[in-house]
Amino acid sequence: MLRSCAPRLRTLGALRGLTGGARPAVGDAGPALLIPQGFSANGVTGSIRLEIPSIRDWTESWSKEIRLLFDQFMKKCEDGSWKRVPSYRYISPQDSKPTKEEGQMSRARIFSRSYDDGLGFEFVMFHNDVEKRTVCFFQGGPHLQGPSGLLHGGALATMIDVTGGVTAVMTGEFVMTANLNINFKRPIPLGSVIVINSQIDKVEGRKFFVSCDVQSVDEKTLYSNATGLFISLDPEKK
Ligand SMILES: CCCCCCCCCCCC(=O)SCCNC(=O)CCNC(=O)[C@H](O)C(C)(C)COP(=O)(O)OP(=O)(O)OC[C@H]1O[C@@H](n2cnc3c(N)ncnc32)[C@H](O)[C@@H]1OP(=O)(O)O
Repeated sequence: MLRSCAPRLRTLGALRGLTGGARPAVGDAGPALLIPQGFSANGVTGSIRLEIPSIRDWTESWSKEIRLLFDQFMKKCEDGSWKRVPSYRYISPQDSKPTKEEGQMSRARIFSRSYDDGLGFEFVMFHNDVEKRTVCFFQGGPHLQGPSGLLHGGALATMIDVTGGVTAVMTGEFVMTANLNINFKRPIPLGSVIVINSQIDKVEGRKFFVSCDVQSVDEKTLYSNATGLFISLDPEKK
């Protein structure tokens, strides 16, 4: 299915030097990086648009807590030890042949970036190359409710998947999630800010073994922990 994207998506490796640096000025939508070559997924050719973080992150929806964490880590980016991970928005089927499905597919959005500001997945990630780890600050909006007043487990699973996937992708390989195991230990209040720490424990060939923990900002509550297996696509398998 997605195998044909493997060699082309290796260009993701170029991302590793792209992030960090100062926050764009107010009103700056931020530059965007379109991975140059398209890829095929389910017969649709598209591209992933990666946006250098923009002022979007500073909408009213962000609590003081997540802004503070954002500022702290932007400071850490100044010496190059941490890099801010680019955002990514949507797959554009601009090269696809006209088909009945095209109309629907042209509306494709990356799931974790598909909600209006503040309603869904509000997050920012930073990556440390040396430590091979990623930290994600996540604030789940009101449309991610599960049990009343609490974050839906699937929403958390999405964020664990994305954070773990990014941790592997930042090594320069494009990966797919093969396995995720999550222990949900404590419920997460909807709208609260949580910290997802993800690291690569082991790499075996194309297999990236990643672990994650999900904590409150004060680190007093361990909400969840998880392990994941991410596999880079084999260019030999078409
Ligand atoms: C900057 C931001 C950018 C962007 C950041 C992007 C972040 C992405 C986050 C979201 C990611 C997703 O949602 S991904 C969508 C959900 N996932 C999927 O749809 C994946 C569906 N599955 C697949 O397409 C395939 O199974 C693959 C690609 C995962 C693997 O297929 P394959 O390439 O043919 O691999 P295969 O030869 O079978 O296996 C290779 C090795 O892995 C092992 N293996 C394979 N599957 C498993 C498994 N489930 N559990 C254990 N082990 C496994 C095999 O035993 C073998 O071990 P050995 O014999 O070598 O020892």
